[in-house]
Amino acid sequence: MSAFAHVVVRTGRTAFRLQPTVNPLQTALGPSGTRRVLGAVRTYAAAVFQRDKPHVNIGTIGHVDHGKTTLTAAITKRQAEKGFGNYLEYAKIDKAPEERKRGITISTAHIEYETENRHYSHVDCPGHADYIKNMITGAASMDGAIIVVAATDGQMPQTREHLLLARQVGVKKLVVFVNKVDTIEDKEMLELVEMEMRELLNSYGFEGDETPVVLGSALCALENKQPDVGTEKIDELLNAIDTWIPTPSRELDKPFLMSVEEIFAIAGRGTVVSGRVERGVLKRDAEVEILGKQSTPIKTKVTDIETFKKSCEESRAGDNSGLLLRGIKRSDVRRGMVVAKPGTTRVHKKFLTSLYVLTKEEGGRHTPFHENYRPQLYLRTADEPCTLTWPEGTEDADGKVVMPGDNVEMVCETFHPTVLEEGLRFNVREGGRTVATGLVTRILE
Ligand SMILES: Nc1nc2c(ncn2[C@@H]2O[C@H](COP(=O)(O)OP(=O)(O)OP(=O)(O)O)[C@@H](O)[C@H]2O)c(=O)[nH]1
Ligand SMILES: [Mg+2]
Repeated sequence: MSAFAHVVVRTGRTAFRLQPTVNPLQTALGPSGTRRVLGAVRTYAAAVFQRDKPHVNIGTIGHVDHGKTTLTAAITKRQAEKGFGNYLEYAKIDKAPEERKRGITISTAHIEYETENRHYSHVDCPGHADYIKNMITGAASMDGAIIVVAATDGQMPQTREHLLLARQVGVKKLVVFVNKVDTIEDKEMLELVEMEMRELLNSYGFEGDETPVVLGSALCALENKQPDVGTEKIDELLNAIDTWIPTPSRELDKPFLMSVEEIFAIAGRGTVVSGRVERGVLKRDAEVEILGKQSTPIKTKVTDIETFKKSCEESRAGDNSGLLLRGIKRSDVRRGMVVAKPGTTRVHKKFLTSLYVLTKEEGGRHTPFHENYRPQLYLRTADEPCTLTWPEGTEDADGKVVMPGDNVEMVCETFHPTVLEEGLRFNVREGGRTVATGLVTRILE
């Protein structure tokens, strides 16, 4: 039985429904019977999360209307036919108007399916702005991605922007899906799109020559038409993802840390925080600290864990988990705070950073900035105002400016105490655009 089943809650930031995935047979039989039934009949919606395949986080990225959601729906349809997932219709993934009306929607859909070899969590966002936000805050942290490009348009501004972002957030391997080939007669045109994509990947630091490029039609696959460009290409794509995107090595032996993405109040049970586990393993009933936004940590205990909407004994690096916290009010926790093993990390306010300031062409500022610049820092899931100044002893600090395209070392001070570590990456945003990416090089305070 799903630990936090059948609950619809509205929270301050987003509204969310924790969906029960309960199969009546399983409920009747209980957890031990469930396993026996699962052995005999392939039932996908297991109430208990089965950790029998390596888990990989992926997602669809690319320009508006190039077919990301159609492709996502087509993948779930194909894998459902093979008993590897549940078919999710286009409308369910995308706008979900019914749910929107009732205010039950999330900006990132975590969709789940399997292949022979792996278990996937797949992210598709409803719009460009959501992609930017979710990629930067790490809500959509992907081990690899499918970049979708419509053969009818070829690469477009958001194709490039998403590639840049993918590189910045540490995505190393991509698979290209050239979509809508059902509408293209001219074979040379397709070759051109493929060639241009390989060049573009190279220019953004991906292995463009080796990257698998699959040419197909997500719509055909979804509508069961022309299997040679439809279904067969979905199989080819999944095969490419399985082989080209490596299974990430998770930091399982480090102390547990999860940055809070969303917070729910569950009637009668308490407060649940959810997010992607960055490192370590957490067992049910473990003591934890919640850090950030304030100088002293909050001490509590995790009394239940859900991973992929299924109750489980433990939560591990790479999982998307919900943690039920004992004695914590919804208002005690905010997005961007960190749940960690007690005594293993702490908050800071000031650090030295190495910054890369994006150029105008990369979507950054058109003009230079001076010190005491006050943008927004996006670090893990935290979104924090900060001030950038020159390090002590910088010559001509008074009039010194930072130009788009510069790589500089500066001192960053956050408004609230924030959990920081040397080597951590973050993004700097201003007025809805990314203006810089940075690395924490030394903690100062
Ligand atoms: N002809 C053709 N049309 C397609 C194909 N795939 C998607 N489309 C159509 O292209 C349009 C956009 O598809 P979506 O899947 O919504 O695109 P998207 O990339 O998710 O769009 P945003 O989420 O708004 O960025 C829809 O009308 C689809 O039916 C295809 O393979 N062939
Ligand atoms: Mg879409």
